[in-house]
Amino acid sequence: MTAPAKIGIRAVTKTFGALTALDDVTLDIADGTFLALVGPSGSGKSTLLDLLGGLGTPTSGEVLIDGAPVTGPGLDRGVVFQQYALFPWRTARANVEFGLEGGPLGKRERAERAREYLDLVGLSGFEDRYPHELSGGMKQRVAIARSLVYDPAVLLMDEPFAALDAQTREQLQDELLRIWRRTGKTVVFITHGIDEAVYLGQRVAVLTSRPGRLKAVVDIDLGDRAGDLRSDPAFGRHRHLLWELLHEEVEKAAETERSAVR
Ligand SMILES: Nc1ncnc2c1ncn2[C@@H]1O[C@H](COP(=O)(O)OP(=O)(O)OP(=O)(O)O)[C@@H](O)[C@H]1O
Repeated sequence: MTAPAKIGIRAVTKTFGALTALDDVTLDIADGTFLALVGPSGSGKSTLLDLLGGLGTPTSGEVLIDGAPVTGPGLDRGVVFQQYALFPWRTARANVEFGLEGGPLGKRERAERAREYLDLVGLSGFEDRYPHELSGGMKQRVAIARSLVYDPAVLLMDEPFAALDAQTREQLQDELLRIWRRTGKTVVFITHGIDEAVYLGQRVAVLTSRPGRLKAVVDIDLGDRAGDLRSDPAFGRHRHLLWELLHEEVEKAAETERSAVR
């Protein structure tokens, strides 16, 4: 018998009143995969991530983790949003420790663990800073450390680097890849950036414009990923394929809007 997929999305439909946000989405995500999720605005990306996080329930179909239905949020899944959502009155270390409170670890062990994860995201020496004393990139590193500290098998990320400048974004992309390789977690990463999807994803899932259906899943094969990946011809080919898939959807969404005002 083969092991169940780490994440199983089975015929998932989600409606909000008369609006269908997701329509019959089925996708298996194998353990340890880095999956990037792209789609036009309003295609249901965040809705899907919420369902994976247990923050919402499908109208029909089901979401499985290790073959068991998701019934709510859990420590097996860490979530990182675009906005840092840090507690302003807590230091970086105390923000990271938050994820451990109520768990089995004592105070000293929690502090030690928090320090270890701040180190993992490159923030050694900044443990006692408050959020207002940190740059945007540093705040997002704290948010990532906070979601990793309780060692979830799955990391759900909703445009986590969208608010950052290009240089910081590229730096954090590399750090995330390093952490992913080191920890072997299953990552689902929403982005609007085709380059970001190709750079990070082993696979890229493309949603259609509303209602969100699964249009394609593109496997990204960039060889040994050495050197300046973004200027590699294989990078360009993947990028172009995704651009075409998305462009069709954006055009379709615009046409629907035009006919709605006619
Ligand atoms: N709680 C809600 N109540 C009503 N409608 C909702 C709710 N959440 C999402 N929607 C609608 O569902 C659709 C999908 O929204 P969602 O935020 O998942 O899309 P998205 O692909 O993440 O968009 P974006 O790229 O703009 O963030 C949208 O039309 C949105 O207005």
